[in-house]
Amino acid sequence: MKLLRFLISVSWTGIAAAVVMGLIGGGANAYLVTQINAAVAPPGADTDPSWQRFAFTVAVVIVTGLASQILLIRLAQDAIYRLRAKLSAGVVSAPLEHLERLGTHRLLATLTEDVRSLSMAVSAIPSMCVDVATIVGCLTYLAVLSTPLFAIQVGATLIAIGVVESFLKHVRGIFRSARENEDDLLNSFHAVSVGIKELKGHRARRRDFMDRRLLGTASELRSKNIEAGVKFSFGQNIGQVLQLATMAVILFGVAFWLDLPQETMVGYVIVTTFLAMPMQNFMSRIPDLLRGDVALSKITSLEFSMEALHDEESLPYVERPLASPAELTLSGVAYTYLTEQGQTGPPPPGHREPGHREPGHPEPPGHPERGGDSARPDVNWAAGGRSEGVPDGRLPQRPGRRGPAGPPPGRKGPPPPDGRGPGAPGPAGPPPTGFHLGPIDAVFRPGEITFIVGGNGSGKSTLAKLIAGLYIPQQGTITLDGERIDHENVEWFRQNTSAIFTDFHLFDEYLGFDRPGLDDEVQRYLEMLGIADKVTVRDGRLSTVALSQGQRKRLALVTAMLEDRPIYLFDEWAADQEPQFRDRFYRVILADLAARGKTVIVITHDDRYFDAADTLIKLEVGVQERTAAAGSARREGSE
Ligand SMILES: Nc1ncnc2c1ncn2[C@@H]1O[C@H](COP(=O)(O)OP(=O)(O)OP(=O)(O)O)[C@@H](O)[C@H]1O
Repeated sequence: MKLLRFLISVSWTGIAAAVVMGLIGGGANAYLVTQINAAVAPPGADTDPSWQRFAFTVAVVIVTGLASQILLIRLAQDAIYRLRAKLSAGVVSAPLEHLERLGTHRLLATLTEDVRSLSMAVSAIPSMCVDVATIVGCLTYLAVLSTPLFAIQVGATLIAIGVVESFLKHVRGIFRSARENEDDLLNSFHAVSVGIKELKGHRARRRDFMDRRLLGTASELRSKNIEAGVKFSFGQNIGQVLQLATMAVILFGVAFWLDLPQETMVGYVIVTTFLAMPMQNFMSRIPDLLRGDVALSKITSLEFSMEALHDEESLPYVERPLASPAELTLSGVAYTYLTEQGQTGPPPPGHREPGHREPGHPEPPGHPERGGDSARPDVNWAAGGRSEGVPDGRLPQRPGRRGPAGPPPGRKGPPPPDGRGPGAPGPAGPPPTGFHLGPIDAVFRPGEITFIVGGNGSGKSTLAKLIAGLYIPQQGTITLDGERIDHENVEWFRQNTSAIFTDFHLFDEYLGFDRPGLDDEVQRYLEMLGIADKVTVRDGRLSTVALSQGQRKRLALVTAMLEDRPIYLFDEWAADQEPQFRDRFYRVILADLAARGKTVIVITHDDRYFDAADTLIKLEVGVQERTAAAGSARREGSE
């Protein structure tokens, strides 16, 4: 079972110690049965009851049982902790593009539901181990007591296990399918929390959403869980009936046919009565194990999807000074999104996750790293690239180096560069699967302000993510102060940009700023940005982040200022600011950053302030329409 393999992988010595303890406990339990048997044996039987032995055996049962349980509880909690740590690290280090395709609900379902199910399953294992040891011990005693009774009992138990297992196969399938419903349910819960205003304000929408989406999924989940529970109960009861039938056959048939002595029959009755409790306990824990097994499969497939294809954790990082000043150059940079139709898009429920491995399929099919035929592999900084214009989203690597996930020698690599994006039409590539941006040629200079403008969906934010190093260009190159960005230095490259995206997140604590006087510094910025009366800071922690969107953006700006990086990137930052403050942003804050030698890049629709820029880059449906010198006001100011 995967669960046991998982536990053994955490600490086989711990498991071995717990099993040894459990076995001693089980053996002692069985010995206890012999002692009880001796005490109640009919007069004249060859027995030697002793309360001292009884008390000693009870002590052994208690001590070994406790030791085994404590060992397994520690092991189980350790395993869950490691799993949580590994999963979270996997999410943090997975490429943004991949996480966006997976979707928040899928990640959350695994991080919460699957880890919870697994933790319940793992917590059930300690007592199950003691139960198994007791069952084995009791059966061993039965073998000593009477070989025919042992053979009949074991035969009947095996038949019962076979029957229960045939039911469990169905139950396992139902749990798997129910798990897919949990993804959908979490998606609906997410929609409830973020779309509550839209739901409250529209009665028909709310009813439709509740009935069809949320409650529809919840009721499907309920039906599946009931079906699984009922099937399991049937299996369990049939197993119990078989056991009782066996007992009846032995008591009313076999005992007479074989003329078994009363002493043996008393022993048999005591053993079977003693067995009932661990048997029942064991059976009742099986659904937890099945759910845990399904959860572990989900967790493993998510891990594979993040690890096998994208291990950004392996990106090299050498502590060195940031670029100063920073001149950023994009040459022929292009990027194409893959959609659900693309082979690496997030799969529909029940579909195999990217990187998921089925038994007998050690390598995910369709992954060009491994000679597959997908439209384009998931981007992978860690894999590295080879030459300029590599259409698989990997950056060029330095000679002689290849990332850990790179294609092994002799393996088929991605299709050769053909000057088109991976989604571009043509004989060498698959049909376009999503929005295509580029090629983009631009130079962002220190002390200059560049505005990126264009209609909705023209690719401005996509370009911003490329500039920040969060997406990898599938064609072209990015250089910072003449240094080409590749697998070796992308982690360092990312540290050069302070970006505020439209979907930014505010942490209520200044994480990663270990310097004295931070509170005073923050306080100054809060006052400068006019929010000192709304929020305070103490020991690097903000009093609140529950503010208006414009105020939250100002708080994000505080963080960006504290970062003091050479490149500043704002994605429609001013959109939610009041006119006065918007003016201050374009006329004072940006100019101030430029005056400090920062490379300033601003995505904006505010054409009233286009003159505040030195350069305008205009995008039209992913195509760079023109790059123009702008900012007469700024040029005049600087002359
Ligand atoms: N994660 C994604 N996966 C697939 N397609 C995406 C993704 N993000 C954006 N797109 C698509 O890429 C295109 C460009 O989006 P982008 O957000 O870059 O535009 P934008 O110019 O910033 O738009 P806006 O001005 O509305 O913010 C859109 O058509 C969008 O549907």
